[in-house]
Amino acid sequence: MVLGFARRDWDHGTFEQMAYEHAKAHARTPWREEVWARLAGNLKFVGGAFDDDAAFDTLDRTLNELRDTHGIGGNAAFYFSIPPAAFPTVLKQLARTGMADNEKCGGWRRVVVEKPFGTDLSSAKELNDLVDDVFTGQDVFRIDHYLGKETVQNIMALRFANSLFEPVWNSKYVDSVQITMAEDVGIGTRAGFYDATGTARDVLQNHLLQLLALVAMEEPTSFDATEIRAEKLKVLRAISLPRDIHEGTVRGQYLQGWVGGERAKGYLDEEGVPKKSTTETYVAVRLGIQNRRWAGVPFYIRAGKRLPRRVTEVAVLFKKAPHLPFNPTDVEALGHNQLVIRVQPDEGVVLKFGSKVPGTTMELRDIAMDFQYGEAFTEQSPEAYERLVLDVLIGDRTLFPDAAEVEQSWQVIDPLEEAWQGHKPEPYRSGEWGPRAADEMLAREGRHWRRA
Ligand SMILES: NC(=O)C1=CN([C@@H]2O[C@H](COP(=O)(O)OP(=O)(O)OC[C@H]3O[C@@H](n4cnc5c(N)ncnc54)[C@H](OP(=O)(O)O)[C@@H]3O)[C@@H](O)[C@H]2O)C=CC1
Ligand SMILES: O=C1O[C@H](COP(=O)(O)O)[C@@H](O)[C@H](O)[C@H]1O
Repeated sequence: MVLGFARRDWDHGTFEQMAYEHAKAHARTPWREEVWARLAGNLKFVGGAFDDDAAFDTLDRTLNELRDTHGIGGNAAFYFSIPPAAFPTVLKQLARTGMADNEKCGGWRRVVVEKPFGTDLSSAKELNDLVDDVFTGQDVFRIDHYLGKETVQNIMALRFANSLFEPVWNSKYVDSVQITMAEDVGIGTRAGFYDATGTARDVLQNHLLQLLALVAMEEPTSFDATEIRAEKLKVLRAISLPRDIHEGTVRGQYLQGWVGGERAKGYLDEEGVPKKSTTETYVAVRLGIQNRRWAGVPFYIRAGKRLPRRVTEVAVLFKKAPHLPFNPTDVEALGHNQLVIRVQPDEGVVLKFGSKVPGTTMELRDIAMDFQYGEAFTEQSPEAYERLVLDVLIGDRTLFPDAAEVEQSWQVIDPLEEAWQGHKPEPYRSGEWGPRAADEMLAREGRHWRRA
């Protein structure tokens, strides 16, 4: 059963029709009406605002009726796909009506909270306290849809199921790590949310620090939620910020330009964005990890909107060979060996290394060994949300960050936000790879961003 709640003027039929059309449009296997028919009639909608007690009483009543008439038991998961500012109000409503009470409802009651979880450390703590007052810890699922992506889960498989990578996965062999999340889209219709949030809070605090944690963590003792969360937390705790935040970070904001052959307006011209907004739509940071494995290895992370194309990847760049017994002119085209985990699109893993160019001379050039999901597997990857919603229903918390991880991630972001206060972001043209200052940041350390 799916029960929707929002202010719009919908009845059960409208909700069901909308669900039908979307399900059909996104079906990845041939559509079967007989399968849909099993769900039809089980989609209900209750209209109302979050501060409307009567509407929540109706929601409670409807849920109880469904439980009693459909024999579905008392189990229900509340999915907060709602503006983050509304979380406290809705939690209070669930507590007031008793809808969050497992015992009273005769089954489990779980809550799924969308990111961003808070806007800084203190609001995240407040929200964690509030959620804990209403739900028990094991019933809280903080969703970060990046963890539901097949390629992100594969980071753990790649590292811990093979003997090939782990021996070189440390500061002795790794020169640096680059994590890129580039989007070609702008902020769409989310000006209200985005302008109050910015790139660092929107994706660095969650998706990108989670990626970093998976790349840098130690092997968990088992594949159990508690063990994995504990290892990720250790990494998040070990993160160090640049000594001078202005030297080691770059914030940008897109100007008008061209992306994918189409004209794109500048951020300040987007509907709903204040004309003098200083919110960033691009961020690049240089982080360190203070432990034996990663001492001295920079983790460069960048994310931005209106970049040339959509790509998310993690690139581990290895140190160059200490000695090359070749003629220097023959090895000019050699870069760092690289292991690139392509999160999306073209999901897969690429290993780049030098090879002899066929011919009579010992000329060397970088080549790529390319594993692509589409070619290697006939099985289809579930959509990230598909996987995560299923995990909520079966009660598996492995792919959900816990309260401590969320709070620790804010401890990384808060000092950055504080240092950025009153500073304008650097402009970059839509369709470019961010501000020039981001290139200069790496150039100062003798490096450059990978062409993602
Ligand atoms: N969009 C994205 O790319 C991503 C979003 N998220 C997170 O997912 C969540 C949802 O995002 P998004 O869909 O963009 O959010 P929206 O702001 O569009 O809100 C989602 C829903 O909440 C309802 N709603 C809003 N205010 C009220 C109210 N006062 N009373 C009752 N219903 C209300 C709206 O319906 P109605 O107007 O009919 O009431 C709407 O259906 C957020 O927490 C966001 O941070 C996470 C990852 C990516
Ligand atoms: O969480 C968010 O993610 C989307 C990008 O998600 P993806 O799965 O397409 O990579 C981003 O556009 C949005 O701003 C952010 O809130």
